[in-house]
Amino acid sequence: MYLTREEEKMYSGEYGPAVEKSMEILVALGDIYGADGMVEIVSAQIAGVSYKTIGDAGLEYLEELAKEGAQVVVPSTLNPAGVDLDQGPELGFPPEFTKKQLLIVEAYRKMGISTTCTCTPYLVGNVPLLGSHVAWSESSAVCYANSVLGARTNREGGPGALSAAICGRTPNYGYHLDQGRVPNLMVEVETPLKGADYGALGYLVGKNVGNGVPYFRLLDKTQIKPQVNQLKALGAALASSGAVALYHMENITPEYVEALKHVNALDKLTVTREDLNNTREKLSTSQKPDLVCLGCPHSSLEEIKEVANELEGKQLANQLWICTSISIKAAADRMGYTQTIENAGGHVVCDTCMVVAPIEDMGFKVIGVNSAKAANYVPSMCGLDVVFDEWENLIAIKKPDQK
Ligand SMILES: C[C@@](O)(CCOP(=O)(O)O)CC(=O)O
Ligand code: SF4
Repeated sequence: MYLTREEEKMYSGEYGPAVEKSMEILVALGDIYGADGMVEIVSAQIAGVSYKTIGDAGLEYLEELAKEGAQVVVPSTLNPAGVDLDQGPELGFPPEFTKKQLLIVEAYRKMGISTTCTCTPYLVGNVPLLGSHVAWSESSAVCYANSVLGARTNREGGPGALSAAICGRTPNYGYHLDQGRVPNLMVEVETPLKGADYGALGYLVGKNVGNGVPYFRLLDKTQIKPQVNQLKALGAALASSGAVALYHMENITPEYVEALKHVNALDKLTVTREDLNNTREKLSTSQKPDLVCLGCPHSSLEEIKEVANELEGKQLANQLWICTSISIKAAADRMGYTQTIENAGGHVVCDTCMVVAPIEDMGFKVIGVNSAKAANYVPSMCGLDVVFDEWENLIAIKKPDQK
């Protein structure tokens, strides 16, 4: 692949071992995927943070890189870690795990990466503009960036995104190119969507389309326009059951007009109420959750507000975590939502989630989720059962005389 003179210098070690190593990774990726050269990026989002998923080998690699003086050159944010960085002991996170986790986050911090630890960076300031190139690795965030923001990123692995952040560029192929953004499946949805339907739809379509680009047409006349929360749930599920990095939605997402030019030639998938109900049923492996865990992807302030409103003056009979970023929690604290949720017996948990936290070692057995992505991953990544439903049905409220 073609490298500029500056990139050649990076590759040959003129800027030190961290840049050299990173450039080697980018060139290797570019060669594998047939990139013609590099493209400059405006931000990075780096996965591979939880000690649960990267282990000691990951920690050593990051500490070595930090010691070699690696520094990111574009605004970069981190994916969720395995613990709440501030409330670890109170929430019962295992101490040994927490110790290792803090070392991982510290290594990233030394490299200049914001330790915001969230999978919804687009809710807290990492918001690339239409047409801009980025290197993001959290699959749900990749789907959001490409589809809703119209930014351009491949589904980077953790090391690929980190290398891109250090070098300020990424190999130019796939979703960076116009031809990578053309739809290849028309999905006509005949039924109105609400709540957890968006996740169920994403799960169903992801299974069909694999690593393709679905184009959604919402046919029901009573359909309310999906907004940020619905689109993040849809994209997360699409990216977890398939390898989707981009979808278009008619009249909603920014590149649908361009995509529309291609739809007449496409295969069509029709989705009915029955299809969605069957998918919703299949995603549950149990009943009656002992921990309800919301916020996959991490909750917005609006989502926390809805739960707080429902819990006002009530007591929960099962445990509740609402996962979010430190930034959204700060706003929830100020608004009094956190206090209301805590008064009811629940927690607003930062920096982590039901998939990357070691919840299997924390005494929980059945996890209630309203996210199809979480329903898909909790059994495989935590070995626990899940109940997939609307959050209103998952939380149990104590009767006035109940202990
Ligand atoms: C499951 C996931 O959301 C979080 C765990 O990934 P990691 O530990 O950040 O590599 C990753 C993904 O879907 O890209
Ligand atoms: S599993 Fe869900 S909550 Fe956890 S990091 Fe991934 S998208 Fe976020």
